[in-house]
Amino acid sequence: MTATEGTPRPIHPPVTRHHPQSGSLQARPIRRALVSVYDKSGLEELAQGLHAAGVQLVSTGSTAGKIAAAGVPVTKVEELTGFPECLDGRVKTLHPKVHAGILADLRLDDHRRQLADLGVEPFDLVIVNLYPFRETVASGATPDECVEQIDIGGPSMVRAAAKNHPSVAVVVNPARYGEVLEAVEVGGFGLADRRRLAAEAFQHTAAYDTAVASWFTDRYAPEDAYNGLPEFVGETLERKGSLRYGENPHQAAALYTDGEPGGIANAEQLHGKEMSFNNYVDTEAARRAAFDHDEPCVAIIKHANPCGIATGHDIAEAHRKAHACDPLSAYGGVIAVNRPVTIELAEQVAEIFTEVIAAPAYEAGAVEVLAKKKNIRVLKVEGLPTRPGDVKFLSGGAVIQHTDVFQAAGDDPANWTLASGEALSADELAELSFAWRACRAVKSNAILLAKDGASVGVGMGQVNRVDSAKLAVERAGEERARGAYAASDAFFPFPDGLEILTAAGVKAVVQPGGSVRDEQVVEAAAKAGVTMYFTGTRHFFH
Ligand SMILES: NC(=O)c1ncn([C@@H]2O[C@H](COP(=O)(O)O)[C@@H](O)[C@H]2O)c1NC=O
Repeated sequence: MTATEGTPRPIHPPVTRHHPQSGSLQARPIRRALVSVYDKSGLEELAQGLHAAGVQLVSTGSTAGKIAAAGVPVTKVEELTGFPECLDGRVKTLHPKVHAGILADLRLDDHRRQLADLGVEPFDLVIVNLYPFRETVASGATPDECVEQIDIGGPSMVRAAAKNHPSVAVVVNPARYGEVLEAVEVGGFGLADRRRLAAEAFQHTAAYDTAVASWFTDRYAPEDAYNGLPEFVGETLERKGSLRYGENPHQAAALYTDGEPGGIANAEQLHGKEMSFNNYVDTEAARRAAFDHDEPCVAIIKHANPCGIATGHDIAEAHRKAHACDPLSAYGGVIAVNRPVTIELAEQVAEIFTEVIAAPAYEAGAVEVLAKKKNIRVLKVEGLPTRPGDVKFLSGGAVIQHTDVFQAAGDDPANWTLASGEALSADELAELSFAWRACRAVKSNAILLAKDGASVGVGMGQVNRVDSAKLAVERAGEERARGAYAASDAFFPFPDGLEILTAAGVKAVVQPGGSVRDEQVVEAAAKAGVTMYFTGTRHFFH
């Protein structure tokens, strides 16, 4: 098994790529550093390294305590300001002696003169990381506790240092400490590096403030929401890795994460080639399709549309049934399953050329079986998406809607209306219900024929419902279409689409109803002796 072979390639550039003597412009020696960090990992080694390189350290409360405990001389901020840290840490570094030392543009004689007059020494390096606001919210803390974790002094220092990057280097990420220690050895960071560090710092404070603003909007301005859609939507995405290319080879592409755990973007790749842009998009569609069902379910996707969805007593049976829907199209498909992958399923999948398999877990040995195929990408996807809304970007803005989820009112067969024919038995109704849920995974206009808890014919993405119906029937073939359970994602505007299905001999049809010509459609179903239910709910999917 090649555990990390396919993980996206990180593309954060190191900041110290040039030796100051060998081309780095305007390196600034680091003589004095201000260190104030919540996350104290790597702090002792950093402080020791800076001290060894002759850098004076100034620091806040417990950061200073930890540095001193490591045997490194450190000046407490309070000694510098002559003002005690107070109000439970709400005021520590918010003082002109700190901020003038960070903000003085040392390229300017006048700024240097003013510092001298004021008796303020400049800082060359600012190392800060912020109170864990997002983590505190996620822990279920009380509103007061969350508010207390909004860092004020930290972002002020970070933004000040980033603004003043011609004079100051700013570091917000403990992963950069190694580069800091390299830089002090070679005469400091060059201007290009300080600019890059400043960009990283502003990204850090922007993401932080976005999290705070979103939390405040949701919690304290709900009356400004329209049907639960907030007045302000902020999201920051961080590039997680490069992709070979986008939807087509001439399109550059990269993978981004919102920093929250779970979901496809944060899936762990256990084996296989690098994921492509299209692999990610198809895996997202496959995950959505497979997790629409409570029973063990497998969805096989090509170009975001299903070429097979099925449930089974176990996941291997579900896969056999899903694959049988359209074996030709399943070649090179993307598979998602809603249960742990068993050895039996792994052996079946390894027989078929498959681009991706995504599952919440893998039984012992299953990944090794799949890994016999060099190219299959094996993803472990944990956590279901918690996003309450779908965003579609438009030129100049976006449209945002509540995520389409199954409704008790229209998606539970107990609440359907019998529009024509004989009422179905409980087992038959379960078959029709499977068709209805599976149809939601098909791009509109969608018609899906199912039998025995498996799709047998799918008509997807057509610009009229008649063609979708024809496609579903044709793909099912005469024998499988006869007696099948049919679902339509939206109403039949005319009887013609329905008549394609009844002519093929389907046993029952489920559709939302609501067309002005419902009467004609019902009449056509009744004439053909076909049972038809109305759900009252539509599931377009574009
Ligand atoms: N209020 C201030 O003046 C202030 N100055 C720095 N901080 C934060 O205090 C933390 C470090 O404090 P300590 O060294 O006491 O652990 C850092 O996360 C820093 O971002 C502050 N805290 C909150 O705003």
